[in-house]
Amino acid sequence: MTALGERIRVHSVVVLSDDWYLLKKTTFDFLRSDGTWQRQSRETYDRGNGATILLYNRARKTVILTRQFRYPAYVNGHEDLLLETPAGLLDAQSPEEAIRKETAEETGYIIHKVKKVFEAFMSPGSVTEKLYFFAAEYDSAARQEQGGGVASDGEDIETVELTLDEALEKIANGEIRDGKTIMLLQYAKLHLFA
Ligand SMILES: Nc1nc2c(ncn2[C@@H]2O[C@H](COP(=O)(O)OP(=O)(O)O[C@H]3O[C@H](CO)[C@@H](O)[C@H](O)[C@@H]3O)[C@@H](O)[C@H]2O)c(=O)[nH]1
Ligand SMILES: [Mg+2]
Repeated sequence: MTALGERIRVHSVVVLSDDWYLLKKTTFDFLRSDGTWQRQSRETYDRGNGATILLYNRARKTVILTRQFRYPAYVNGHEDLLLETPAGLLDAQSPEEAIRKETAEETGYIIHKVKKVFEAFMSPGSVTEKLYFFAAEYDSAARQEQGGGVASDGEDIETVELTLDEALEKIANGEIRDGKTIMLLQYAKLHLFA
């Protein structure tokens, strides 16, 4: 089988928008599985990579989520704040460094030992981002900062503690509609609280 890189010949790259993040349109020829070359154009939205984490307490069977306003979800019909696992973009940090910093910023919990559980492309047809998923145990003594996010960046983040069963019920009834959060809660049900 031909290496994938040999099946792609980039023809042109046009930057459509370079404001907060980067939107490009790339035209390329792709070698189809039947041996013919086909010209295609694809837009890619590049906001870098990100990390997210499930904070869980095994003894109490609880998890920590955040609640915040997400304009893209609101404009697509979600008329409520979004319940999510803490998450952030990596910027120049490693995934582990980034998730510790985001967790402190968003929830106030200071965590040290994190376990990487998987990596995933969350919207591979259009968004380049790869998300790194972690889990870490917390207890109430780990909440050493206020959390809430960076107000000057527009963040206004509430921290919510739920039992795993309450969180799973919110997936079923539609109150939790964020992909990364659903993935981590199901991971917890399968592997952390089994
Ligand atoms: N001015 C401006 N600010 C923006 C824009 N888009 C995002 N921001 C701000 O940029 C910051 C990004 O915050 P992070 O905590 O680093 O990222 P995140 O938005 O929580 O992203 C996480 O969740 C996403 C949604 O699930 C994930 O896609 C991503 O990987 C990451 O895990 C936030 O303050 C947000 O308000 C924009 O277009 N303009
Ligand atoms: Mg965030």
